Amino acid sequence: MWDCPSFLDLPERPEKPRSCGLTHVLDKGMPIPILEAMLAQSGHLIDVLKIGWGTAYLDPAVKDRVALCRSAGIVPCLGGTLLEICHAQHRIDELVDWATGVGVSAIEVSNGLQAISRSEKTSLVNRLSREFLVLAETGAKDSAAPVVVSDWVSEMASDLAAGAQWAVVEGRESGTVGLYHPDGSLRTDLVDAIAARLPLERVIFEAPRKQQQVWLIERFGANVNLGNVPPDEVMPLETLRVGLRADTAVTHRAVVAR
Ligand SMILES: O=C(O)[C@H](CS(=O)(=O)O)OP(=O)(O)O
Repeated sequence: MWDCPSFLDLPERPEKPRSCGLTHVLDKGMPIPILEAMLAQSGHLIDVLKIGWGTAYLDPAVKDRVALCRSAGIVPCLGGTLLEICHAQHRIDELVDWATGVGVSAIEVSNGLQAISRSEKTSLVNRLSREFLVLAETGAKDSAAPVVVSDWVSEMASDLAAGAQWAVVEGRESGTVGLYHPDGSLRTDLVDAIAARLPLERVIFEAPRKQQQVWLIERFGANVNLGNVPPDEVMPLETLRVGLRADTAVTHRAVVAR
């Protein structure tokens, strides 16, 4: 166990397992030795590891990937696209059996491809949350899809009511859709509406880019839940959360501006 120094005055971060301040990582199928090394160094900073898209389905090492996460106290989660394809092909029962067999404990229920109705999504969340932790994502993967703030917030609220543990705000790996304008800047009206209507400890904002992480940390503090964090950005993100990087050092009063 890492014995972190404690002589600096920094914002408090809860220990894992924690109910806020989550770091959710997007794993695109990194080689197992790299995952092992990454978890040895920064596993204590990671709460959820999403095995992105359908990579889990193709990965001969998926059981090892899942087992490594579990032994590091990290929730291994299947990507939402896999769930959406299983739904389209009427293979949800098969997905459940297979996910249980490989030891996955969480499934993302998303509608990025926009082929699932609201009522079908609610039923999926309801059903899957009896056996898995469900991360229910709102938002389309198509940047041309309109973002209607009131619809987003009500979909997120109904996903939580249907049994989702967390409501995930779509930002993709790119950080250019859903929560973000095509230039990567935030849709602040959406953020404001989410903050006004939903419990923030149950919301994960996908924030793959540094500037997006900074914006959300400055708006909500060190313990905002952030998702789709690239694996090699876990430690840098933690420095942003606690003000050990120039971008947030003044906000967190790690240095007092003159
Ligand atoms: O929805 C997501 O955030 C991810 C990554 S991306 O949107 O496809 O870039 O997809 P998922 O299928 O949930 O892994």
